Amino acid sequence: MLRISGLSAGYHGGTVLHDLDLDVPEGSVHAVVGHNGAGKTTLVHTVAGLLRPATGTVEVAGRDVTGRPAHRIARAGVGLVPQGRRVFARLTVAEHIRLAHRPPRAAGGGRPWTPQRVLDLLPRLGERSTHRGTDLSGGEQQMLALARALLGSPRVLLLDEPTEGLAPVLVGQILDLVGTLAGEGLAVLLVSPSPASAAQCADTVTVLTSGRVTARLDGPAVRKDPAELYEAMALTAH
Ligand SMILES: Nc1ncnc2c1ncn2[C@@H]1O[C@H](COP(=O)(O)OP(=O)(O)OP(=O)(O)O)[C@@H](O)[C@H]1O
Repeated sequence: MLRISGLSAGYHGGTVLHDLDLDVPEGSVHAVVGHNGAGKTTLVHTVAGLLRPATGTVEVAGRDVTGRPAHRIARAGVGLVPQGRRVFARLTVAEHIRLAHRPPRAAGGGRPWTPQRVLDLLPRLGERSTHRGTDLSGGEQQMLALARALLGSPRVLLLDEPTEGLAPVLVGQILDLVGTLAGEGLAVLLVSPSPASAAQCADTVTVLTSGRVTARLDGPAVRKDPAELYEAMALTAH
């Protein structure tokens, strides 16, 4: 569903991502783990069209979207949950949901995400519908950011450090949700500095080091024995 080939990208003529290949099939979670500054957000922003790649291609459902502006890539079926959630401080939960809801594309993409379907998945948001962004807990803000992305009925979901700063119990809930969404057919690309988070929900785990892929591991094998992943990350620690 998402295919990234030979992708290089950076800032001001410098290169951060080097020749990266990565696939995310429909109904699966691909986690990219790496230390701070490894290039995880750069990867997510390049896929989402917020940054133009220097080389390589990004395909969504077989369609080449390389270098397209962010709104076109969103329309092609890519939803972004940005690092730090970025919910609006003064808008209520209900207002966020109303603004984010977009009619689904005519063809493909499965059952559309209506506000009701999102609230069925995230009932906490229904209980908080009159609360403003600033009055939500970190976990609730993360759920709202997720809801906002889902309301565009994406086929590919990009999650930038979705468990950052959350209590362990909430981390588990968010990662369970990620698994549920993959079960609904979404292709999920999750980036995180946490090997534990990656191991919990990923079908495939890629280790990114200074913008290069340095290991690729099978998620279920990592869940059984995370030693190889920890070793891959420790070996590449800088
Ligand atoms: N807007 C920018 N302009 C210039 N350099 C940038 C910009 N954004 C990121 N960088 C640089 O690109 C490199 C990768 O940053 P990026 O944010 O992609 O890493 P990351 O893996 O997401 O890190 P973190 O886990 O800290 O969020 C870093 O060296 C960073 O300083």
